[in-house]
Amino acid sequence: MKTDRDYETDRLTNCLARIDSNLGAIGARLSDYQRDIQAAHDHMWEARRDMDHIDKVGMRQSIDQMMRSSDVLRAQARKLEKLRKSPYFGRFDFCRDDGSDTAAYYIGIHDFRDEETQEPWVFDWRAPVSALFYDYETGPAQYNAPSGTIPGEIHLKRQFRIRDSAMDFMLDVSVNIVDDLLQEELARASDEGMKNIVATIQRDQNAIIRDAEAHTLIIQGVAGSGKTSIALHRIAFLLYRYKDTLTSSDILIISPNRVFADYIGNVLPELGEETVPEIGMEVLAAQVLGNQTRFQTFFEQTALLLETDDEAMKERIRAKATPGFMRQIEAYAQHLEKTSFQPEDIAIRKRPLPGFVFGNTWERLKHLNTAERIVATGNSVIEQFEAQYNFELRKEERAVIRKAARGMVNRTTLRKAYKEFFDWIERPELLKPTGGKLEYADVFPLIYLKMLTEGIENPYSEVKHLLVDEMQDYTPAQYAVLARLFKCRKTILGDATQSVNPYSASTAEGIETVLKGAWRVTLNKSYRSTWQIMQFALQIAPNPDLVAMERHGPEPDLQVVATAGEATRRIVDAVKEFRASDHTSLAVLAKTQPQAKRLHKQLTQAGVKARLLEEGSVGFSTGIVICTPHLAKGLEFDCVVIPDASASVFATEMDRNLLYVACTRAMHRLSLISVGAPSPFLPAGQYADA
Ligand SMILES: Nc1ncnc2c1ncn2[C@@H]1O[C@H](COP(=O)(O)OP(=O)(O)OP(=O)(O)O)[C@@H](O)[C@H]1O
Repeated sequence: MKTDRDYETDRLTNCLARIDSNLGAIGARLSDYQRDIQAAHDHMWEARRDMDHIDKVGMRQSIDQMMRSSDVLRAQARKLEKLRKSPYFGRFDFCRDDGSDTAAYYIGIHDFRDEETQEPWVFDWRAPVSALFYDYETGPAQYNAPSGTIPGEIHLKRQFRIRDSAMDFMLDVSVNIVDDLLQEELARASDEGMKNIVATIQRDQNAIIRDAEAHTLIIQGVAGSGKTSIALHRIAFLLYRYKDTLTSSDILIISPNRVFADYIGNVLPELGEETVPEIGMEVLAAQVLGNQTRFQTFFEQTALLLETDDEAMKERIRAKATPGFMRQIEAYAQHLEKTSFQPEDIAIRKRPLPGFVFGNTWERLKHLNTAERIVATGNSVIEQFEAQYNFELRKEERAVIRKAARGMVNRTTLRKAYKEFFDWIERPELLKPTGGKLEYADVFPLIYLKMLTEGIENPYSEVKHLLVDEMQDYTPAQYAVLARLFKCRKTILGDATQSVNPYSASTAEGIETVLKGAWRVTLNKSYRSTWQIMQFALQIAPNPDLVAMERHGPEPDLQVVATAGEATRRIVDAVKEFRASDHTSLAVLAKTQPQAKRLHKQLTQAGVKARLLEEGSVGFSTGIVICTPHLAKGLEFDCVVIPDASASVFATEMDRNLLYVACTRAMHRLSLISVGAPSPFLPAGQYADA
């Protein structure tokens, strides 16, 4: 008798055969197109003297059309090649309440419908019906189809792992088994970049991925809760749902650095979508300011905070990160607006042109940026004057009016206005006089002031969906600027406890006050780290709501040593242990960049080949890396070593956050070394003394 396994093996074989046959048909059509395109080119060349312009245009259009069709076919072939390796990962049998027969739905990364028979072999995981797979176990279930809600019952739910066209295993699903699969996924060693999670998306995650209602969605999620993964799957979902109006180039990701951008760059192509454009806040600021203003970067600001315990600097950053500060900028902009124009009476051809005509016109054209507004005011006053006296002005008379309008504008430079703002609020000490280079904390308030007073050319008006990761690191002023630049839909995600600069950190609630009408969701389950690592990290930054994944591994170990030399030897031991394991990535996370640099030198001398990540580094890689928690934010590694977790290194609240971020980068193994007494933030315990 045929077992379920036999049935599924046969189906897989048949499905692969159909994919091959469809690939063959596409190949044949592509060859036909190629031949026809070549023939058309040859014909155009041979008959070039006999063809008139219209013939040539017609011929070129037909060649272009064939090339476009070939591109579509090639994209289809790429999808099928991908499906060939692993056509589906799940199945459910659903019987609709309307009495139709039970149908088996197989879920994979893409749809696959046989060209010849039109039989649907695989449903895309983003199709409306596929939501059933993620949202229900067996029993009553319903999904939202374009035609309305479809109720019914799921009779069977099955998971597969198909690799290289062969079935590794299949499992009929009960709640626990889903967990088993998830456990297996999470226990794997890290990959070259972030991986897709389509086969094991959890219910609460699915709700966020498939949400198409929220204009602005804020995801507050604990470390390792899958925020970044979900945000990328959400993009893939939106690209599928709105395929006629949304393409990957309509989306923009604001990410913390190039290494992170590269790390997440895999996911969308793995899901069969194009990579999405990505920029950092600094690039965005430079573009909006027209590359004319030099400023400190966020990384430099954080580094300086760590290296110099400068109270005045902290106060400057803190004051500019409040919603109140933004209100002050808005009030100041209004004040500037009121005094921006001094109307005067003039006369043209002995006829009076009163100042209020200029004043009212200037007021009416508020929506334009300053340069446009000056020109438009002059032009409009000319029109009004001509209409009133019913004659046309001469060229030089028009020039007089334009010049007068220009002269009535109270001009000041943006930088000067920004400087005077601090006098106006009677806090001149909040602006540090630096030789032309602005502090990072001033960059977005300055842009905001520019937007409110001069207006800007918006380079991002075409973006249709904005994704902001690591939301906790951006201030209300940054959100105010983003809100004005991006009127489109937004997905904003982060974790308030992972701020690398507590003096300018934002919470989801704080962001909501700037991005009005946003929806907020919270994710409390953490997937990345083992239970033991998470419990350890929770003692550094307690969070009673965090639910750790029940995946067990070795306890984090903290070794207390007496000298820096001994610490280096322990790191070398950890590296040896890593090399002997089947883990693929290890990060040594020093608190500051100079410490990381020194360590890199010491480890190189000790024969350890490691990559040092710095502010401008590009490209994520596995193997051994040395960097800071700031740069490691958002990334994950099989093993993490914290080379000096002593009280002298991790002492302040800012350090506590960094230590938490560092520990929560570890998936399987966490080792800490302390030169002297361990940081008070670490769990008290029996530590191995040197
Ligand atoms: N449903 C899931 N199935 C399999 N793996 C998952 C799932 N959800 C999350 N993960 C894994 O958990 C890890 C953490 O995910 P991700 O980096 O997206 O979390 P995050 O919330 O952005 O983390 P952090 O804020 O700490 O940087 C990744 O390895 C991801 O693949």
